Amino acid sequence: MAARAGIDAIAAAPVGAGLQAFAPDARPVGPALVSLRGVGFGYGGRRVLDGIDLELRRGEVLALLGANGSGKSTLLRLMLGARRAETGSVLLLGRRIHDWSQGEIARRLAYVPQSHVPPFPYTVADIVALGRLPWRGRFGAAGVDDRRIVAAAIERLGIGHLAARRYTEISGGERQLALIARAIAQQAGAIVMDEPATALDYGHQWRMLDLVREFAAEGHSFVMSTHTPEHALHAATRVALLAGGRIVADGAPRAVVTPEAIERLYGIRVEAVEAPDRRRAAFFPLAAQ
Ligand SMILES: Nc1ncnc2c1ncn2[C@@H]1O[C@H](COP(=O)(O)OP(=O)(O)OP(=O)(O)O)[C@@H](O)[C@H]1O
Repeated sequence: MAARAGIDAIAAAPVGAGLQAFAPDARPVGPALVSLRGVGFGYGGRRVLDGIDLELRRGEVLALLGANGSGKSTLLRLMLGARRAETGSVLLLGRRIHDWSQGEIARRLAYVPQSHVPPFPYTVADIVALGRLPWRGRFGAAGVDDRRIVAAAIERLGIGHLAARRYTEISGGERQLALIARAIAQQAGAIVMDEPATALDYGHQWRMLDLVREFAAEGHSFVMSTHTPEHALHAATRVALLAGGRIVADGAPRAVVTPEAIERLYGIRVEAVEAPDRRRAAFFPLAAQ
C-alpha cells in the first residue's frame, strides 16, 4: 500500500516539485556544448540510431537510459566524434565536430569508457596523468600545474592509496575510479561517461554520483549512460530515453523516469516509492500476476 501511495504521489506531484532543494536543477543551464541534429547511424547497413536530436548544455547532467543494445554507447561515441554520423550533424560549440582537431576536442570533451585495459602496466598515477596530454605540447613534459591537477583529481576520487599501483593489477571498480580521475584531470569542461557506475560497489556508486553533482555545480557538464533509473533521478538534471533507435523522451528527471517509462524500456512492470525529498524514487519490480 505504501508503494502504491508512492506511485500516486509521484503521479499527482507537479513536474519539477521539490527541485528547488537541489542546486544543479535550480541553476539555469548555459548554451549547447554538443548538439546532435537528425543523427542517424548504423553498423554495416544495420541502422542503430535514427533522427536523433539531443543537446548537452553547459552545467547539465544528462542521463541516458535505454535497454541493452539500444545504442547508448554508439550515441556517446557520436557525441565525441569517435564515430561519424551517416545522416544529420553533430556539432561541438556550434561547429561540426569533425572540423575540430582531436586535440581541440579533447580539451573540451573527456571520455570515461565502459572498460579500458592499456597495453602497458602504467601506474594509476600515470593513467590519471594521461588526462593532461591534450594540454601539453607534442613533446612537452608535465609541469608543476599538471602534477598539481593530477594530484587533486586523485585526491577528489579518494584513490591516493592506488596511485603507485599498476593499473593492470587493480580491480575493475578501481580502474573505473582511475578513469574518472583521468577525465577530471583533463579539465575538459564536459565529461562523457559510458555506464560509469557499473563496476563500482554500492558506496562508490553514490559517492561518484554525488561527485558528478558537485562538479556540475561548479559548471562542468556530464552526459552519462546508466542502467539504473534511480541513478538518473539522483544525479541528472535532464534524462533522455533511447528506444527503437530514437529518443522517445527528453526532459526533467521526475517527468521522464516513471514506472511507465521503465516498462516501455525494459519490459518490466515496477512500482515506485518516493524518497522524502519528493524528487527521487526507488523502483521495485511488481510480482508476476
Ligand atoms: N562495432 C560494432 N559493430 C557492429 N555492431 C555493433 C558494434 N557496436 C555495437 N553494435 C551493435 O549496435 C547496437 C547498439 O550497441 P551499443 O553498444 O551502442 O548499445 P548500448 O545501448 O550501449 O548497449 P549496452 O547497454 O548493452 O552497453 C547493438 O545492437 C550492438 O550489437
